[in-house]
Amino acid sequence: MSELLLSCVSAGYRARPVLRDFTCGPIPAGGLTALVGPNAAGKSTLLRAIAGLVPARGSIRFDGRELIGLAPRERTRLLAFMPQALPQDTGLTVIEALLGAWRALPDGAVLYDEAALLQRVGQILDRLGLVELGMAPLQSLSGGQRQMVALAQAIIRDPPLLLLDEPTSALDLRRQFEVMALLRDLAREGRSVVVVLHDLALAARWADHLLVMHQGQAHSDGGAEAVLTPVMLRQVYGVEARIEPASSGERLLLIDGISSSGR
Ligand SMILES: Nc1ncnc2c1ncn2[C@@H]1O[C@H](COP(=O)(O)OP(=O)(O)OP(=O)(O)O)[C@@H](O)[C@H]1O
Repeated sequence: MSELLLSCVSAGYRARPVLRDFTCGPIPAGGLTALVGPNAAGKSTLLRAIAGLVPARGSIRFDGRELIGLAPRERTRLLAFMPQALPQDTGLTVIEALLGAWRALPDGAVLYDEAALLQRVGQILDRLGLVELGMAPLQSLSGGQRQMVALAQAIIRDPPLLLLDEPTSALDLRRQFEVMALLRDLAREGRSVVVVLHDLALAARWADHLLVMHQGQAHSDGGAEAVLTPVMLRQVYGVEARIEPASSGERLLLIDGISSSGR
């Protein structure tokens, strides 16, 4: 198992640098890390930089390998990225979309024969509670169902590093719980799972580690207790907030108002 190490990472888009010398503490292996922060903080850009989808400089190391400049074929073996955008209306069924995601692996076709591949698709549909939707065309699915298919596409190849951009944003409460439990299980099994979340209560409940981004930089990182503080919420989110213990032992985030300072 290997940590994800980010050091002096600069990345962005043509005329818009977003990350400038971004450095943070090690992102633990075998753990669920929540990447949080306000809109436009650079969370998606950071995930895309790790996934090799935007040009980056600096150092991004995982599993003893430098990811910047790594051949796409090698990178595809190490990681999967689930974007915010949901699968398009391509006319494919759910099963076909999963087979397509598998075949995106450079040598996907030779790693499994067709029967083994269909078995793997069946396992994933089962694990995500999607079996009944296997033959459904993507365009007939609800937003939440399509988000589950996007998650299935990301995990079908089972790489050691999973990068998931807001995987629960379209899900109902039960599905959110199920997906976060699944992601934590995947992490417990040894994978490194990095998830962009806006819901700080969800992050506090499930993540082993939080990384707070603000204006293209790492603001703080660590366990929920250390990171989710009124000071951070004021500085980063611009709100006055309290964190109260709930009877279950979890933390409740209570927003009192907009801060006159910070952000
Ligand atoms: N394709 C793009 N081209 C140019 N600028 C972009 C592009 N995508 C994002 N940006 C800009 O990069 C900055 C960071 O965006 P990013 O999507 O990484 O933030 P985020 O923290 O994921 O935000 P959100 O929580 O709103 O999804 C923003 O100012 C955004 O306008």
